[in-house]
Amino acid sequence: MEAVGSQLYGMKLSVSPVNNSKDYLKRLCPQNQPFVAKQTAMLHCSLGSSRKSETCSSLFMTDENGFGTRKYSCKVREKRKLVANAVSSAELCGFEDIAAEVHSIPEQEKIGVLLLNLGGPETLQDVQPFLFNLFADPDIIRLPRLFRFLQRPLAQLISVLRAPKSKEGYASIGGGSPLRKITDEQADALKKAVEAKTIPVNVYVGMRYWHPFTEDAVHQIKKDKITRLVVLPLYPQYSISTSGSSIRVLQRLLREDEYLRRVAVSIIQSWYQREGYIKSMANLIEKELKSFSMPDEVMIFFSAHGVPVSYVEDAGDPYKQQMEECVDLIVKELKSRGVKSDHTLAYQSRVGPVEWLKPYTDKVLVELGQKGVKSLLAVPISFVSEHIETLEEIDMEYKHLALESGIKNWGRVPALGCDPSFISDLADAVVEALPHAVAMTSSKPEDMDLVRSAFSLFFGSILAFILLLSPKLVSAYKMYLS
Ligand SMILES: C=CC1=C(C)c2cc3[nH]c(cc4nc(cc5[nH]c(cc1n2)c(C)c5CCC(=O)O)C(CCC(=O)O)=C4C)c(C)c3C=C
Ligand SMILES: [Fe+2]
Repeated sequence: MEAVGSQLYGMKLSVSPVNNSKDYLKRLCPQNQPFVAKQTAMLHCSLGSSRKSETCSSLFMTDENGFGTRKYSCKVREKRKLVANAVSSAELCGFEDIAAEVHSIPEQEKIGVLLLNLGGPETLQDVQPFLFNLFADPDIIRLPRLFRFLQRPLAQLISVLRAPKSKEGYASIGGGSPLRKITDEQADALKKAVEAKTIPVNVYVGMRYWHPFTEDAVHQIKKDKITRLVVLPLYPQYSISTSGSSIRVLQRLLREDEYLRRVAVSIIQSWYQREGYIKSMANLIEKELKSFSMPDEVMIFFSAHGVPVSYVEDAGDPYKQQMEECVDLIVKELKSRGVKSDHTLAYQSRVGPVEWLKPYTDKVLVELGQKGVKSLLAVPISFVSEHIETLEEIDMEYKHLALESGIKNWGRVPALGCDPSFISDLADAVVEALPHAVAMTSSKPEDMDLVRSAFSLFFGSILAFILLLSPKLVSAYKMYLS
């Protein structure tokens, strides 16, 4: 879990605590912590404070065991990917330090937790406007800068075209998304779990595409005079299209407001590698496996929501890497409990004509059936509530496809929802993040944007002038030669 004070891709990170001494890192991530991020486990990225970070190009990374710190220098583009990875893979393990820091938070502080989620249409009439909000998000349909003016007309067109199919889906699960109800229940459960640790807290829900919108939550946070805020996206793995999009909206709202700019904020970018989450997932899978007559023969089928390939390959979205790592951690936990079943990961819910992450869930299901797999347990892995893609796509479409393809025994692991061990782990994540909250920068980003725009305008005009003149220059040169 990583507590980050400011934005991810804008490089204004204050990942804490920043310290590259070997002993310190050893203490933070002792070898026996099972949830220390695998792979390169980039533990701390030392990007310093906002202004400096624009030019800084060092990351401090550690190896798998938390040892061997090295300074890593790289170009900005590469750094973005590394930062995203660092932010996602870093794990804070210094519990005593954190407990001490929490106790040092002044009593007059008013603590808030903001749960960020996607939101869903509550009635069939909501479907088209909900889809409009979704497709109008530049993190969902990523148009080149030059074509951004087309975003809203395009969103209008796509939402109208897609609405009938979506409506059918929502109609089949009772006429609307259950997301608001479930997220409210999770917020209540989380409030109780944090307060059980003697920390009074208000928990807010901010949805990206439907009510209650992030704007509403932020308005309430200000009204309640919250002074310290932990932001927790309800997506275990980070994607530009989910947590990234919600966090960007939130940061704009916080920066725009004089009061909110001074609230200390700690953003938990991703938490897929938390021990509590991994164990909670393993519990659910283990329980469901027991309902099969021959659990060892069951194929555990992790089905994640997909994203277009370009997100990962061009924009450096850490989503795929985090997803694979997450599945590895769950499987490792299951193996440690003696589970012998095979597993596979595939991506579902693709939309539109572009290439999405592969392998595709529907294709893999058919292949497994053809290969003679007889028992399959579907595990939704990218989201912690039941929603249209579990209740309709997995439970109806994919189940039908699997049975048609020769699979005889079908099972599905429920989403975590308000599972007590899961909620308790989220409460721990909140408490660990609290001491790392920092206020948004007081420098107005609009000013920076203005300078940047003026800069681009100036050099753009020169370039345009040169391009305009160049054919004349060429012909003048030709005339001179002839
Ligand atoms: C980690 C989860 C999700 C990722 C990644 C994600 C990316 C993504 N989604 C779309 C398009 C649609 N998503 C829709 C619904 C929807 N998406 C998620 C989660 C992720 N999306 C959830 C939980 C839901 C369901 C909400 C609910 O009402 O229950 C929809 C609407 C439903 C439909 O018509 O299928 C669309 C459209 C894109 C394009 C994208 C990545 C770019
Ligand atoms: Fe989606």
